[in-house]
Amino acid sequence: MDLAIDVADVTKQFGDKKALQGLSFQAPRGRTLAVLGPNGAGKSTTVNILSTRTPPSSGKAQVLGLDVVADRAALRRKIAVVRQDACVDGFLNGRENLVVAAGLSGIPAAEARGRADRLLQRFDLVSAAGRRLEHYSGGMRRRLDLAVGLISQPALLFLDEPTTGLDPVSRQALWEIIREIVAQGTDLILTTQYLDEADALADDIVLVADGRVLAQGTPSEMKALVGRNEHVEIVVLDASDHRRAASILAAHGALDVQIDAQRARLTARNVAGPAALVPILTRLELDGIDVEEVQIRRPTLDEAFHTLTTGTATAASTGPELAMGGTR
Ligand SMILES: Nc1ncnc2c1ncn2[C@@H]1O[C@H](COP(=O)(O)OP(=O)(O)OP(=O)(O)O)[C@@H](O)[C@H]1O
Repeated sequence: MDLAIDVADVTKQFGDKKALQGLSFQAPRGRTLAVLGPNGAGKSTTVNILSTRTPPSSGKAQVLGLDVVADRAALRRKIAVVRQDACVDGFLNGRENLVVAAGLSGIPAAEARGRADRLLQRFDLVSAAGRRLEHYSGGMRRRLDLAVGLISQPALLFLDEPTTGLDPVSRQALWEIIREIVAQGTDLILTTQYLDEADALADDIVLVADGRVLAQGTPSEMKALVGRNEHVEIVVLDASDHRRAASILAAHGALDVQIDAQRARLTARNVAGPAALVPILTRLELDGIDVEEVQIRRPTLDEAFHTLTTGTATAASTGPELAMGGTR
């Protein structure tokens, strides 16, 4: 299979800190991959290694069939990176930034100007092209970052947290642009802290925490994986029963059992669907605890992500390792 990314047991050590602890995953060409994880998970380090900015401490990483260490120069000509610490210069105007970036990629001046104009058009930046970047809004700046990334017409583009810090409207607008870039044939690897962003943009997700892959799969596989962690809410009739009820929930595998004593309400997560409630409710009844209300709901995407990355037992040790869609 034609792989865009092939990472095998990669580690990265910064002094005492192991930023990556044996990372392995693959991504086929022609699909968008999201590397999803919380702050400090190792996403930027992964992008820095794959884009040849920094070598791995051990392990092997190939991008577009080229080794990130042995074939560094050849690989650099095929990829581009849009980083969180933008690649543009605030003292230059929009057009100048694009032309300078083109020059750095070895594109002749006349061709550079043509490409810059086409990208300004495409990213709706023509009227701002002569303005210095300090006068750009956050959304305009991100669009220019993307344009700079595309000036060398890379086969594969890395986007490191493309929408962090943007307001919801600019975020949606940037998603549209990113989808368009993909539609025009550029392979894309993006990092993000947001499951909804990975869901909106990616064909495949690699969930990373603490320098390791916790789970991988298509967005729907990932949602199915987290979807089993349903949240349950039980209101008992007599508030003095809440402690006994809480221990029954815990004994049936519920996690994070919380008691709101005033309202005689218990909440917990990790209940495997409505069927799992039957033995819980039976036990409560046998123990003489009257239940007034029961509710069960699927976690929101954010809650699910939180569960996977913090309550890592669910995914790292007991959860099934999903095969990435189309890679194996
Ligand atoms: N140059 C460095 N020197 C020392 N530690 C580093 C260095 N770069 C990264 N780290 C550490 O390695 C870990 C992974 O960092 P990394 O920036 O890759 O995470 P991230 O997932 O991109 O996080 P964020 O979303 O905050 O950017 C963190 O604990 C970070 O503090």
